[in-house]
Amino acid sequence: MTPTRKIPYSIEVEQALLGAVFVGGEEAMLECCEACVCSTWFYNTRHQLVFEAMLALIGKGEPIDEITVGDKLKSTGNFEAVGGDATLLELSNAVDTSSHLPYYIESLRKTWLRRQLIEQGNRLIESAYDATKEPEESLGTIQNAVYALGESKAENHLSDGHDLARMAGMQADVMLKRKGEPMGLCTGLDDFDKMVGGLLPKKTYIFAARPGMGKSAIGITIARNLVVPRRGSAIPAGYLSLEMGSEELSMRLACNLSRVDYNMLKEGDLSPTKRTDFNQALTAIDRAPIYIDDSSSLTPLQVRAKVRSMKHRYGIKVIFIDYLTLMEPTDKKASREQQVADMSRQMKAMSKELEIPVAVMCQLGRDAQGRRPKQSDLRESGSIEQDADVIAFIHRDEEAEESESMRFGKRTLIIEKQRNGPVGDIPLTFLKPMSLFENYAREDGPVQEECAF
Ligand SMILES: Nc1ncnc2c1ncn2[C@@H]1O[C@H](COP(=O)(O)OP(=O)(O)OP(=O)(O)O)[C@@H](O)[C@H]1O
Repeated sequence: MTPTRKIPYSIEVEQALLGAVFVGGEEAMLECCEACVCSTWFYNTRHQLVFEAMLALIGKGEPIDEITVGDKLKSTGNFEAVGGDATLLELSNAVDTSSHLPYYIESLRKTWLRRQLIEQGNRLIESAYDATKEPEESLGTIQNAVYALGESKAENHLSDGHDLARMAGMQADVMLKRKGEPMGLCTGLDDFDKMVGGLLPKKTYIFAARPGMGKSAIGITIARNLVVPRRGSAIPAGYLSLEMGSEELSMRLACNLSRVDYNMLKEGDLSPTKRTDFNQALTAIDRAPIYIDDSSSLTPLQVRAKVRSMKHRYGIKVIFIDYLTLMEPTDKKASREQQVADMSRQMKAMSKELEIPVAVMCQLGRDAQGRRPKQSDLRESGSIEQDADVIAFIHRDEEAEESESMRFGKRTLIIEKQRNGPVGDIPLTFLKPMSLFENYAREDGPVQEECAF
């Protein structure tokens, strides 16, 4: 028989912490705030109420002592519930000094964390038994909850002048050493890398376009440039393709890398040189650190769980999501705007959590047709505009539309938003049957025919 186990908590530590705040007053309470102590960390409900009263007082800059805390509890109708003056007296006499407060805080956090782990463990067991739930959904939810628990230890985010000077100095050293080379991962699209500085960790990049403008192609091109670079070492990349299956994607990748026209391949009309190029591309892809997941219906939480696992298993340094609104909404009853806002927020949170750049493809509605797109075209949710660090529209202007051929088109990458740099237009060449974007040949010269190696 399993022995009955005691829920982890310590009334003595809770009393000592509250007692230390009574002794140390505002200063001690500020120390609690800095360590992100919340009332839910307390097991005892009375202690929760007392701590909430203390929080309310410090929030208004008012002093903290037995009288003020008692008055606050009376004003919220909780004075009797905590046990009145007797409890406040007991708490204020619990310790003589506030000097051990950091110890009480850490001890309180640990017992709270144990209770949370037990709760999440129980939830996991419950949802594993629940046949109405997809096990992946339960796993994603629990993974995120457990990750959030890991974040509960307050980190020091405060920097003084000394820290700031050191940080700016270090960044300047790196920039000077790079001699104008982008700080982030090079996409291979030179003007984009110059304007945006490549893809940086913890940043979200939106590539948005109307249907058929080349969203997937730009994702494939950048991913390919990273995993099979022209120079330097390969950068492991993840690709979540909610739209296209991995078979189609593998062919696009091979055509992109070998510069083989897919239509010629389909017609069985490939020169021996091109056949060799294609085979070489297959060899390069075979060794490339690219990880594609083509699950088609994932919620934002499941996306995060998958990408987290890609990072842990394969060490990916960047993730591509093709495309945002194909995700399954977490809350099916919420408005579309709220659903998309949740997707966008989760992608931003993921870039911060995993410390990698997140490149998100985004579909624009038909009403953006026939004109230059603008930020408000990301209308399904204003939060995409807000959350993204860089927003780039893939646009085909009127002139380009007229000169477009079956194989070849000109596109403008409109950098519409950049938090830390200029905005502007970047011309690109789109080689359609190769799913390939490249730097625009300004001289209108012939399309380069050689492959990437
Ligand atoms: N084999 C091919 N030959 C010629 N053009 C092609 C070929 N394959 C794709 N295209 C063109 O490339 C464009 C599609 O590229 P891509 O799939 O990258 O765009 P997208 O914006 O992701 O499209 P979607 O709306 O399907 O998400 C379309 O204009 C399509 O006509």
